[in-house]
Amino acid sequence: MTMLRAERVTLGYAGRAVVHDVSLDITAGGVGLIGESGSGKTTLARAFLGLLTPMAGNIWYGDQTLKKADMRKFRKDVQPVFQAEALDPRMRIGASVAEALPRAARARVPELLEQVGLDPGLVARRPHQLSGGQRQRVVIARALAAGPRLLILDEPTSALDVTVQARILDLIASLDTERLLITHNLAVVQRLCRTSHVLFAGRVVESGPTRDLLANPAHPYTRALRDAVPKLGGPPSSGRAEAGGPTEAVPAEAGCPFRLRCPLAAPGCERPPALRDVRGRQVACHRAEDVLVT
Ligand SMILES: Nc1ncnc2c1ncn2[C@@H]1O[C@H](COP(=O)(O)OP(=O)(O)OP(=O)(O)O)[C@@H](O)[C@H]1O
Repeated sequence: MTMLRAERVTLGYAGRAVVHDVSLDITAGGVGLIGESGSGKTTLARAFLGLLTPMAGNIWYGDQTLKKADMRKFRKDVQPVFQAEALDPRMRIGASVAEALPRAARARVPELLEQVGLDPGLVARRPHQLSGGQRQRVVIARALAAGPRLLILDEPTSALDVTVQARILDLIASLDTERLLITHNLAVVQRLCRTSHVLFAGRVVESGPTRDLLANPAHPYTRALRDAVPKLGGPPSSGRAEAGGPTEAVPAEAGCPFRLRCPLAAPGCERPPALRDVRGRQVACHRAEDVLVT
């Protein structure tokens, strides 16, 4: 059974929706949420963590909605891994990890530090006395303290340099927990997520096996994201959508939210596209078949 599921969820702040009618399951093998800044990834993650109540729709935790669930059990099962900057700068590492453990289990601090590849001798240090990679390991150790079944990781490596990033990704891959991973970095989802969902302007525009999405995108926006990854010595992409630019929330009745940036936009794109099955994935694009062959 899927542990956590969003069912037709609309989310927003002060009555203004920024995520619209999103349904997705957190399935085994890692789930990636990809999209540019402002597309609604963190907002969706906050709803999955029970920190934001949906304006419409439900988050299901097993067979109960989060509104009705046993939140003590939920908080143990589902843990966030945010960026290392969130660590309290005044707290020693040992205390910081101990705080996340039940009182009776505080002797487990060295074991948790070892599990994330840190020398237990670092307990007396404060965050500024560690490297960025070490700090991120502390954040992961804190998240693991409760013995979670699912980690929700929001850009866990974006502040780190590439070699340190790779080692943190190895660590995350080695953990025996399910994961929802939020990133704009396609190499990261490729490594850690069997399934991915691409968000644009608060809507899912493509969902499916990560490998298929990246090898052969069916939405022009997924293709733009994929083509924006620099390839050393590769030819520049041309005649295709740019990955960057603003993603204002667009009302559904205004048609496809991507059409103003889409090189394949046609008169029919003024109709809002629904998600539909196209070759093993779900795509919200009237011209998905054309994207697949061009
Ligand atoms: N606390 C808030 N109050 C009001 N609006 C917010 C708040 N947090 C986010 N938003 C808005 O919601 C939209 C989605 O933001 P969100 O942080 O979910 O995007 P994101 O995809 O995670 O972006 P990034 O990659 O930059 O973190 C944006 O338009 C943002 O301005």
